[in-house]
Amino acid sequence: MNNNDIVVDIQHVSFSYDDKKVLDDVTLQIPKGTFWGLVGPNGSGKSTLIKIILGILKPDQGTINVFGKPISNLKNRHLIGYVSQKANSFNTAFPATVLEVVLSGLVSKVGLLKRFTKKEKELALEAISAVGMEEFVHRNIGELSGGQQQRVFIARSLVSNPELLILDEPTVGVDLKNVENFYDMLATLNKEKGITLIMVSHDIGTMTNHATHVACLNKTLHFHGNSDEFHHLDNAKLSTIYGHDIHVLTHAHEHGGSYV
Ligand SMILES: Nc1ncnc2c1ncn2[C@@H]1O[C@H](COP(=O)(O)OP(=O)(O)OP(=O)(O)O)[C@@H](O)[C@H]1O
Repeated sequence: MNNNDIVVDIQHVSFSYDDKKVLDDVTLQIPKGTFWGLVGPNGSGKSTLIKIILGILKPDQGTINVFGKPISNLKNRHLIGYVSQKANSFNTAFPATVLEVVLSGLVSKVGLLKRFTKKEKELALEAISAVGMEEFVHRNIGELSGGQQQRVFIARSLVSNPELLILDEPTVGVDLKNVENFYDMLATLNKEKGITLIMVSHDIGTMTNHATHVACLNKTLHFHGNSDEFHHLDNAKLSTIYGHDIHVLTHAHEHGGSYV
């Protein structure tokens, strides 16, 4: 594979908080246009790895390149969109409309004091429509459900045209019946806009039915590969990774599996 096709290149990364090692020799390459589900039990280092990719934390050992460069040297930060799990814990009285929240994603590009142009408003409306929230453009963000708010935050990160979108547990607070729609929307962004996606999730079953690839972390990387390979892992291997029994629930989906 050509090096230009690798969006995130993680090589032998280790990281400790004080003397507690939480990532040990993690090596993973994320090719352009793939949708990765990053799964693993509580406390397995998923969020820490995301923070390292984003440059919020520095690895003790190893290297990370994003778009071919160490993140500290990456000038085009707007190529990376990030939506954290806390994005949906919104105060219901927050006085901003969906359009205003999405436009605020352009602030780092246009500056706080500049007024938004017609073109920028068009970009915001396009991002809002990409996440299926057209009918809520002028609604107050605080009046929306958790899942709808997450869509708005994704639109906010899409407005600067990222090529890599990183989502940390975005379905927390999204009701079950909307989770499938939410994943479908992400899969469409991945396929139609070619955005490379990395998504942390606890929900292995739904995640691995929609992502193209899966990375299974528990301090070390226990598995990485495409979703079909993941579905062929046996329960014993998954239970070793998770440290407890993982049961496969039958599920009406083509891959037929949900894990709890
Ligand atoms: N700032 C911190 N200081 C010290 N220890 C931390 C800090 N942040 C996380 N940890 C510890 O590092 C380990 C990995 O945490 P991390 O948040 O990366 O895991 P995670 O897989 O994202 O967990 P979860 O699925 O529960 O969100 C955990 O044991 C956690 O308690």
